[in-house]
Amino acid sequence: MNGGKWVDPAPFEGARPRLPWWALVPGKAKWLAALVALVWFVVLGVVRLALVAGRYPMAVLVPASAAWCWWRFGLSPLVLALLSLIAALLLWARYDRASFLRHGWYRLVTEWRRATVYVPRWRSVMRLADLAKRHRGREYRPGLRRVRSDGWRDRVRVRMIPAQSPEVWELRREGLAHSFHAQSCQVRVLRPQVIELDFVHRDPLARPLSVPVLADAEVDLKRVAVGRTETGKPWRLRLLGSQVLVVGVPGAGKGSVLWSIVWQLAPAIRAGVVRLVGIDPKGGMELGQCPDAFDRVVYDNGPEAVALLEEMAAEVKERATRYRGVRRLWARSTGEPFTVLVVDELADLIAYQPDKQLRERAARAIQTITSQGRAPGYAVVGLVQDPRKEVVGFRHLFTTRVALRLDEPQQVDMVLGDGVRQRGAAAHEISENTPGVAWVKQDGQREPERARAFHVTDADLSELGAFLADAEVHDFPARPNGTEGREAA
Ligand SMILES: Nc1ncnc2c1ncn2[C@@H]1O[C@H](COP(=O)(O)OP(=O)(O)OP(=O)(O)O)[C@@H](O)[C@H]1O
Repeated sequence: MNGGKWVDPAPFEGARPRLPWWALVPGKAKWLAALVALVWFVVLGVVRLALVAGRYPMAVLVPASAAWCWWRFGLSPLVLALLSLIAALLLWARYDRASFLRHGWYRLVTEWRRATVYVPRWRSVMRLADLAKRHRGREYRPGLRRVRSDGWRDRVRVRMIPAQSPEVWELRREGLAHSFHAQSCQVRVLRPQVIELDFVHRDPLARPLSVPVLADAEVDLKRVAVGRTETGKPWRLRLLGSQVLVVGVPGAGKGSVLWSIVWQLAPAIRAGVVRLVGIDPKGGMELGQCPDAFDRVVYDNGPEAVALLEEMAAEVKERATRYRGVRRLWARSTGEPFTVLVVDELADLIAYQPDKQLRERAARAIQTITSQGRAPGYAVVGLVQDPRKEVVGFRHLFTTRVALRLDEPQQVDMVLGDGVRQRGAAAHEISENTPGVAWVKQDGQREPERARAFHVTDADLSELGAFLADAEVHDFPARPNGTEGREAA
């Protein structure tokens, strides 16, 4: 009371004592409830132990086996066993380094990083980054799931809390990278409510890759190795049965993807199995660097280029008619060369060409070749700087899409398709210092791949020119007047 007026007492702020549920059960039933609770805790403890053993198999199994060995056989056999184990590991690392790293060393690194980096900091980072939420006195915290270390990056799987979206994580990538001592963090959506965070510690594609030795060898047109992926495997492009679109801002390294393809095709070009036809609207700045590789090449975006495209489209139709009912896909046994049409700046032909008629004829011919060329053995490798809709309006006809460095996130969607950026393909974040690095998406393959093309230098191009100087010549059946063609010497 205050001067005759009632004042509400301050709310009670002490923590209420929390008794276990079985203590509240009345009478003797309490002892039965206590027994049930005890069994429950034992089961929970066993499950937790099994989870720890599953998450840290090396750290649990090796000491447990050592302890058992000591108890069963004594100290000397244990020392002998450990020395044999070390010797076996050394031999493994010496003779099969890749499998040793993958199945041995990286497992150990995974357990170490999980135990020393992610588990201890997870709760506080989630709270400080505002990724954990409180509701009705209960804390909802994103769950730390599987961790996998590849040496250069850690993949951390996370179960998001209800009502959380991957965009919330996208916004906090920088902070998360700093908190877990990584250079960068990428967010990939795996399935509803589950994302994977890629904490990158060093970029395995930071150093340029030199081209392999040029030698006569069988070329597999379904798996042409044009560089290396970030996992250390060869980056293989499918040419037979596929059409390739390469997009990147100026200086992104489109030339290196193009010349890596030509470099790897060189033995087949020399053997006459593959024929290259090129259009370079930049007046030969790109394709003119190694004209010996091409059976025919036009350095223009005018009538000659369009005539060449229409000629090829007619060839595609003619070959397709002949193959109909006989074969479903080009094979070497046909005796006809597999043809690769390289168009250096596709937009110059189908978007920037001022003559509307020429523009439309070029677009029609390219669409015919890309949509019907698969079976009769025609592949288009189109390079383009600008991924706007005029250019990639028919991007669905290109079954392999390569996004080199791009300016904006929307451009990544335009090139690789919707949803691919959410799965990690951040082509707009590729550094200017790593030309030739790209995100690649092949139709039918869910996950995009990050890779770097070989660096093909001027000296390499001279070597390529010398290698192909005596290449076999394949003439078109008919050549219209005025087409600027060039035959390999
Ligand atoms: N894979 C690579 N590795 C290392 N350096 C590369 C690679 N690709 C390209 N470069 C270097 O990057 C620079 C630009 O490359 P390139 O000319 O191929 O880019 P581009 O995308 O074709 O540019 P533009 O559209 O202007 O023709 C060159 O100096 C080249 O040496």
